[in-house]
Amino acid sequence: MTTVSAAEPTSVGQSPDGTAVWCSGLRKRYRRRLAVDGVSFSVGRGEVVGLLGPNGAGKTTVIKSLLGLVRPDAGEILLLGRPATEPPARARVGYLPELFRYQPWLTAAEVVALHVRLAGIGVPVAEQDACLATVGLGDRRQDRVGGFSKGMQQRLGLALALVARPELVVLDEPTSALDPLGRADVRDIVLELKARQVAVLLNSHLIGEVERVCDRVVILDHGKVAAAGTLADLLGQRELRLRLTEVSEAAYARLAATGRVVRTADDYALELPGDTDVTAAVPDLVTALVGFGVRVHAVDLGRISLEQRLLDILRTGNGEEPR
Ligand SMILES: Nc1ncnc2c1ncn2[C@@H]1O[C@H](COP(=O)(O)OP(=O)(O)OP(=O)(O)O)[C@@H](O)[C@H]1O
Repeated sequence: MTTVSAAEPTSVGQSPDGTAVWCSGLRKRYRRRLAVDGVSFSVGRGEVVGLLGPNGAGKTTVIKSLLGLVRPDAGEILLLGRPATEPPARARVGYLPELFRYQPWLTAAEVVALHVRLAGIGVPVAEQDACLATVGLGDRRQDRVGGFSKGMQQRLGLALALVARPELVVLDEPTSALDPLGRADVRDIVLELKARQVAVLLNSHLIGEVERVCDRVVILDHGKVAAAGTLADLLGQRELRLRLTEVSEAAYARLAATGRVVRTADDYALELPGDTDVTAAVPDLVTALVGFGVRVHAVDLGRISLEQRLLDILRTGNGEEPR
């Protein structure tokens, strides 16, 4: 398994104060199927953590266990520093479920007001309206939910997750029904939550979305944590992509001395070792190549994508070393 950050739990005794989510040894069996098998991870205050994994990996079961919607067979959970079973801990958690449906006979504003009342927290109507505006439903607040599209209902669900001033927001596939603009809105909302030190646990199949907003990811596979860490941990290896012509044998040897070379016609992808000082290595390499008479058409320094890394982990079970 990939190195897990120091904040990862091994026992309740190590729970850092004020961690938004802390769980250890979560296990859940549905009849003969072990859906979650010893999952431990944490989400710090103000941290955005992505939960990734293939269909059936156990992501929703983990989320529901955290929120008390599924009773785990084993494991310990703290939400905002308190046992998850205590109502005050859950009152500060906003949740957008994967499958959402709201009272079709109520208006959006009435659904929000009802939610606020049930949460037992006083949120002024102006703040409730501002929340509907944040999710793009400002001008639909007096419309009945029964006439809402699926994406509009998901936006309403997001408003409900945000309105009761949560300290932790759990979003299960928050953009599954949203158009590209809606997805961008959710990204902005998540970043805004992070700026306000609100912790976010995000379950999404949209890897680009996770890559853009998450500080850390936890990858589940067959109910276990297959890898976890910061994006830098998981994607640490740099890749240098070059388009070159007139590459002599000596020039090729210079490339190979810098990193493992994968060549496709005139495109050369160089996997740079983790300790490479790229600020020196890249210009040095280009100067050397030009010295060998190589024509350099393009140079692009990037990281292996999270998508590629996720596929590597899931296909090979290799969480140890980035590709
Ligand atoms: N209520 C249930 N009864 C029986 N089995 C269940 C139940 N809920 C989930 N499972 C099983 O538990 C496993 C994990 O399901 P879960 O929904 O947690 O996965 P997931 O990672 O969220 O998947 P997806 O990405 O498809 O939403 C699956 O094998 C699923 O069939």
